[in-house]
Amino acid sequence: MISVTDLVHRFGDAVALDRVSLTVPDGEFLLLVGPNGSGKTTLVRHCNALLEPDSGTVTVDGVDVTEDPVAARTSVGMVFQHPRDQLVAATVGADVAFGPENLGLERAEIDRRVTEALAAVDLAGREEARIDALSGGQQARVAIAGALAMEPTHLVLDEPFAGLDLRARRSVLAKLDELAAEGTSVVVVTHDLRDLRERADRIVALSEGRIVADGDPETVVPDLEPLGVDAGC
Ligand SMILES: Nc1ncnc2c1ncn2[C@@H]1O[C@H](COP(=O)(O)OP(=O)(O)OP(=O)(O)O)[C@@H](O)[C@H]1O
Repeated sequence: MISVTDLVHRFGDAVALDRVSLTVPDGEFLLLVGPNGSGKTTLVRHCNALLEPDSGTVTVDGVDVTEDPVAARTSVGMVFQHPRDQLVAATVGADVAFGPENLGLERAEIDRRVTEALAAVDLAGREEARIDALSGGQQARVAIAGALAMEPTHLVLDEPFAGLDLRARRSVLAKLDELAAEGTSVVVVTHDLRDLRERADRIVALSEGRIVADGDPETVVPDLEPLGVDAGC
């Protein structure tokens, strides 16, 4: 479970998160929406202890992320908004293997994870491809595969579908469905609710650093349009 309690984050005088509280149970498929600058990225970065709260707490499976950031980064897989920044190796296979190698897993297990993760992003068999020779959308898929290969307990994806073609999008969505059904909590930050709202358990909307809507998609979708969120109706 990811638990955010009264989280405040300021950038200088600007309040990016204003006493946000949110609990994400295991196995929940949650969409985090809201206009540009509403605080979505700031909130999810706290789940990985990449930012320090001005006040409030974030715990993952009961552990305060600021006290044990390494544990937080192991149990919360993160796909960032600019996936190129997340890629570390020269080839696709080496990049996806990087995280599992750091977990100290055996080679056979690393290879299994790489194979499965690449299949999930529709890049099966592309281990030898050079990262630099990939398109932006393909690089985004490698970043998603890298997070999947960690087999984290929680998965947070910040705008993961930007630049993905329909086939890759469907493949990744199928994987996210499977993971949520198996008990992984899945948080997707998105501006595009198409084919997401029907599979989500819950939608949380932020505006100006505050949660302004929170509930099942049917209840929340009518509230989204006035916030400037395209609900894809
Ligand atoms: N490094 C930073 N320095 C100063 N201000 C920042 C920084 N990062 C974010 N902000 C500000 O914090 C607020 C929330 O930004 P955040 O990136 O969390 O929004 P968002 O909802 O993810 O937006 P988007 O939909 O555009 O990705 C914005 O007002 C933004 O300008």
